Amino acid sequence: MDDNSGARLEAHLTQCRRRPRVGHIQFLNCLPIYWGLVSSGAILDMELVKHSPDVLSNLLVAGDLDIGPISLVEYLRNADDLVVLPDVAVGSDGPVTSCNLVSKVPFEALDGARVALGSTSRTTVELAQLILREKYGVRPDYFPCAPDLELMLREGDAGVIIGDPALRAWLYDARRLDAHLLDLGQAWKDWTGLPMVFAVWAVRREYLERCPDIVHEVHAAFLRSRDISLEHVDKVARQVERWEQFPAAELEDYFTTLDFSLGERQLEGVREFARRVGPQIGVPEVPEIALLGARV
Ligand SMILES: C=C(O[C@@H]1C=C(C(=O)O)C=C[C@H]1O)C(=O)O
Repeated sequence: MDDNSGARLEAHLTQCRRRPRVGHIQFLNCLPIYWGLVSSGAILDMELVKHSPDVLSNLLVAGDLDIGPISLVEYLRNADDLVVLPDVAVGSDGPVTSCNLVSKVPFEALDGARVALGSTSRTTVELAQLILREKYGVRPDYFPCAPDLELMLREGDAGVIIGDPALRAWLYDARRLDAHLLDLGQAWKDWTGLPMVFAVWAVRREYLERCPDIVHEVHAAFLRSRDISLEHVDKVARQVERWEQFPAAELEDYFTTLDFSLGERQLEGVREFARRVGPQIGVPEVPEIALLGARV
């Protein structure tokens, strides 16, 4: 025992006695990462804060959450203060179905047109601007907007929308409104050949230093939960169908289309996105991605 170990133990007992404050995105896309927390009991060891991804990103950056999902663009802007939990993310390796550009006119015709940027997104809105500029050669006039497709298309010619309303647009609304739809996960894959990561799970560096055991416990609980949910994805879809506006078959497709992993290929996608989007988001250098190490 060195001189400080007593003080360290004391600090651990006082500072790590409260449950970690953990974010939970209020979209169906995250359900498979959280559903299994109930059956494993891990849910009782967290103080879950449910909100839209823009709000959760701000809370984590401000230190009002300890661990949680953060929109990739906000992670890139704040990488110095955060450590990423490996092998868990919300992304896609091809279509994502719930990160969409929906337009009344062909995408090539959007030069100078008004395009709404949904307020809940920090990453998809940047990806859409990148793709419209670099792939379609157009520079629209962008404006912020509530994430409501009908409002977006009333106030503008197109809109960028994520989460449940975007899934609804992909399944029903775009066809009903006779609109063009660009799946931005697929567009990224076509352009770069890489998976797209929309949000990562991260811990504040200072919290990790204070309470490393809790961080590893939460990380393991997420991985276990995600695996349990995907193993029982038909059951998850049927349970969700009771409360949501989507049929179980569509939900099952959605949950198995999303890519919840964060391995080497996904990290390559993250770095490529950072390289291409960096100048646009005020991050000129690709930041070093600190990953939570394995327990030894
Ligand atoms: C797949 C999705 O990924 C998301 C997209 C985000 C963004 O664009 O900032 C943030 C979190 C995720 O919810 C989705 O919203 O459906």
